[in-house]
Amino acid sequence: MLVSAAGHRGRFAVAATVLILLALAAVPFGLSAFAVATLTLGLCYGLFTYGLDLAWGRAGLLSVGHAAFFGCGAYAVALSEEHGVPLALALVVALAATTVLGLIVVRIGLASGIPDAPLILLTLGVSLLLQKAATTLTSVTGGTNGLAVSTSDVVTTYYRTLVTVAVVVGLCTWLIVRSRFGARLTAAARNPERAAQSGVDTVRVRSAAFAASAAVSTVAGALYAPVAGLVSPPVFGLGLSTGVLVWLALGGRESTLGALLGAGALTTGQQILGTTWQGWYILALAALFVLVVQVAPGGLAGLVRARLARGAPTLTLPPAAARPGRPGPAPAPGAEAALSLRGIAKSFGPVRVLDGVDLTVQPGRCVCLIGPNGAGKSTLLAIVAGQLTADAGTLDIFGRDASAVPVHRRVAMGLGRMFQIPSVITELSPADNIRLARMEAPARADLPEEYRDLETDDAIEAGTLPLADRRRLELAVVLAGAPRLVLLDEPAAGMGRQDAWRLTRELKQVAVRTGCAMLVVEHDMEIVRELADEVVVLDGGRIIAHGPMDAIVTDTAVREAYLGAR
Ligand SMILES: Nc1ncnc2c1ncn2[C@@H]1O[C@H](COP(=O)(O)OP(=O)(O)OP(=O)(O)O)[C@@H](O)[C@H]1O
Repeated sequence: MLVSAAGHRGRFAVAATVLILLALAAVPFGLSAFAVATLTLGLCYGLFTYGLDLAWGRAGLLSVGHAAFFGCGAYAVALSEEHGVPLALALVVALAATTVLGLIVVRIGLASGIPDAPLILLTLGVSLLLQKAATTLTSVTGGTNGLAVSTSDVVTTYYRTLVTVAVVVGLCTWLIVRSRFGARLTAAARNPERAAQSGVDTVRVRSAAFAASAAVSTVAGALYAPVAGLVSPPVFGLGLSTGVLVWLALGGRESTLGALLGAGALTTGQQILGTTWQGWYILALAALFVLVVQVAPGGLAGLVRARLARGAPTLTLPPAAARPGRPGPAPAPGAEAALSLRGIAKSFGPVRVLDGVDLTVQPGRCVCLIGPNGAGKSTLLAIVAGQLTADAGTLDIFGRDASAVPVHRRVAMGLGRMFQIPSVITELSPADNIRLARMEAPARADLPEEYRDLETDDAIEAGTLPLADRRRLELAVVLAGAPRLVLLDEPAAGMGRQDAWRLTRELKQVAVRTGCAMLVVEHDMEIVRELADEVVVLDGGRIIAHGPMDAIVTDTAVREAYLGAR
């Protein structure tokens, strides 16, 4: 069941899809052979564009060498015909190979944590490598001349085969995109940091989407071979890889119809105008591309969506399965610590940032971490969250060793996190943000009364909220993840005095009602005084004082280090 917020948009998409399918089914009865052949080619490219959309549109992974996968499909058909290999076997091998290749490429691309550049270079490198191989392995591939593929029934029965395959592939991926996997992918592509902090294995879901994208592109390539009649090295080339990017940008990402329309319209234009206009056609295409990127970055589909959306969020998600509500965990006497750090050390190159930090946060307690700039507070928080790994020391969360546990799994251990700049998925509604967090939560947590309005707020995008409301939403998202320990990095940063105080009071109430432990990095001493059960002072990577606020402010070492007093 889908959430109703974008119901009219969903109904429009279904109606438009049905109309297009009916039009496609009627095509062979009314059009000339040339027109049917053009549409057949457009459908192949449309499927290829749809494949790329799974990577670039849905998973946010830009590939400039997707022709590598398309070319493998085309060559599988050509090689099976040339060397007498059963077509089914050649296709299965090609699909398996491109899926694995896609997985390897995306895993390496994402490993560095640097966005875009590694994957762009890798995909480009792989496509050029395959083009080179196709050119030089003449005895197998026919070299630059390529291999001929029989085209006997392309204009008659092949069109129907293509429509059927395109519909099946489109339907399968449509179902996947609307599943829980699709919701995770949405979160991972739009805000990997928040998604991971909500329990989503972002690398895994994005890798799976990229591999699926490679497989769909391979299918498109296999369907293309008989339409083209010749498979040669340019099928792996940069021209096709960039062409499909243009089709997708024009049609609009994250839209099945956009991908098909972009590729279909431009292929038709190419077939009809390209031969007569030649260079002018390419120039007109480039101008159109620049215009669309500048005026309508969402492409044609984005324009339609914007007209239909009327302020509603761009996506809807399946509601989380109901799980039993979890009462706030009252700290049992003698219960294990929510957080226990022993001897944590961290260096960046020669700079020792943390030097043997011991720190304990008991269940239900709020510990404020203070210290001068550069003391290592954020570094310590990042180590607890799992973003950084300590060079030495132990880290236990509720009695379990978490040193080697990745960020998303720490959520299941009871960890939640608020960032210095509120981190929510800005393109989704507040309600969708909360649904996403609930999907991965280890238990169902009912939000405190004053946050319940957000659970049903599907009318706006979270990105349009003012800072204080975005912070409130982030807190609701964190609480929906049923945390037992929350990390907060300067939660009131950038807020006006009134909003900062309101948030501080809310945090205090949340701690009391849910029994959540908190580790808060904060500079504002009034907020620290209001929130902290204990204060820990870090200076030069070492803890120099630990105790109640009143004791801390009179501590000589603290005054010297932190307040600069003598
Ligand atoms: N990724 C990094 N690479 C190199 N040095 C870093 C890195 N991250 C932090 N540092 C350095 O580590 C030291 C501690 O930084 P950190 O941000 O943890 O301090 P902080 O106590 O949070 O400071 P502030 O209160 O100003 O945020 C600083 O000298 C900083 O320049």
